[in-house]
Amino acid sequence: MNILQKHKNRLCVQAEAAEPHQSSSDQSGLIQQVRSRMASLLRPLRIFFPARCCVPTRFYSGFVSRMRFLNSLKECDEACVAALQNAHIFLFHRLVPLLQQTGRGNLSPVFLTYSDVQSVLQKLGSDESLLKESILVGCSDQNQAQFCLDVGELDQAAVAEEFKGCFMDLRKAFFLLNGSGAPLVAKAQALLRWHQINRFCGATGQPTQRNQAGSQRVCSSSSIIYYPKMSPVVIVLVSDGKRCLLGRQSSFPRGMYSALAGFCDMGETLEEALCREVAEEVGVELQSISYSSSQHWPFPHSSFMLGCHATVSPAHTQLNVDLSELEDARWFTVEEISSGLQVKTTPRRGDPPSFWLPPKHTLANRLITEWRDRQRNSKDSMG
Ligand SMILES: NC(=O)c1ccc[n+]([C@@H]2O[C@H](COP(=O)([O-])OP(=O)(O)OC[C@H]3O[C@@H](n4cnc5c(N)ncnc54)[C@H](O)[C@@H]3O)[C@@H](O)[C@H]2O)c1
Ligand SMILES: [Mg+2]
Repeated sequence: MNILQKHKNRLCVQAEAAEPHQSSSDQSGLIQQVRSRMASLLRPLRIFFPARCCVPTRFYSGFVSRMRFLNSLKECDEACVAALQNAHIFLFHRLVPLLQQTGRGNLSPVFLTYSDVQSVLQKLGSDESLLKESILVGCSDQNQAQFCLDVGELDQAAVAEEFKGCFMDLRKAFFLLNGSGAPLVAKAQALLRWHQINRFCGATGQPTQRNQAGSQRVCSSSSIIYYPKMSPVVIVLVSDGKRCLLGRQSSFPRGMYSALAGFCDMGETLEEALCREVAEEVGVELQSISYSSSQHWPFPHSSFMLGCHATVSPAHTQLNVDLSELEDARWFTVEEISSGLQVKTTPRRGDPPSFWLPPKHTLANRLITEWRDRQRNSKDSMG
């Protein structure tokens, strides 16, 4: 147990002891004491609680504390301004992220301090008030708030040079980003884009104002509060027990097949959307559905992908592909899938056409890998 944890635990016991038994004035005295002790303990961690904002008087696990901390920043502009001054900030230029190579050969965002960004803004002749445009994205495992900022008004090459990074289109960079970097950059880009296209109220045409965290925008004239939007998308790996069903759109890279996917219609359940999409695209009826997992997907914009496995009856596997949606759809054996999963790089122009699958980081890859593993396990258990 580290020193901070020990202090936290002691404060926790004090705060909890105060709650049920002491008079309210004793309690507020103790809470004040806890507040200032906590502030001094958290200062080295660069987490600040302004006096006006609510300070939690109980301590929880690291995860719970982080979630409550983030939530407090969304609710309190002052706390958010204070957190920004001690945060990790990563940059975009007109929605293109600033990235750098990591030791392991992949990419990560360039994390900067407030003063790093402040001094470069000054050097490049920009008003440092631009920093207030930063948007809260998350909190690291080390309790460091993470913000993103779009510096699209500055010279892109000059910013890249100052921070020894490179601005790279997210479509090209996404699969090269490290495991924690990919969802973080995707989320940041989605939030920045949402702010860019929601500057005006759809009802009144008046400008909307964001809160400091960037978790909402409000129209003061209509009082409508706008929250960042995602489009729900279903994705499904259909199996007939021995084979799985994959399709490809003409826009996919050559040779790549993926699980069937589609946007949900208004009012649909997850199950209804899955059954409709599969019926529309390949003309088969699903028998059973089981949920696997989900993913935020940045392309073309923000989608909330819900991934499922489904079965069809082996007697009803005849496909009737809607060629206006898909170029091809086929059943694949587990051996074909295993070899498709071995292909690690996108085939280059001129390479012979080969079958390959969406890379890791994609929910399609996760569903296909889960299916392959289950098929292998059931083969093994049957001897
Ligand atoms: N992460 C993954 O593993 C993975 C795998 C496959 C597909 N996807 C994503 O799933 C998404 C949906 O797949 P699809 O293209 O087969 O969908 P789809 O089959 O629903 O067809 C796309 C069409 O749906 C319509 N549409 C309805 N609502 C829409 C909305 N909110 N936004 C955009 N278009 C809408 C448009 O006409 C569009 O051309 C794509 O964005 C794709 O990038 C992700
Ligand atoms: Mg589709």
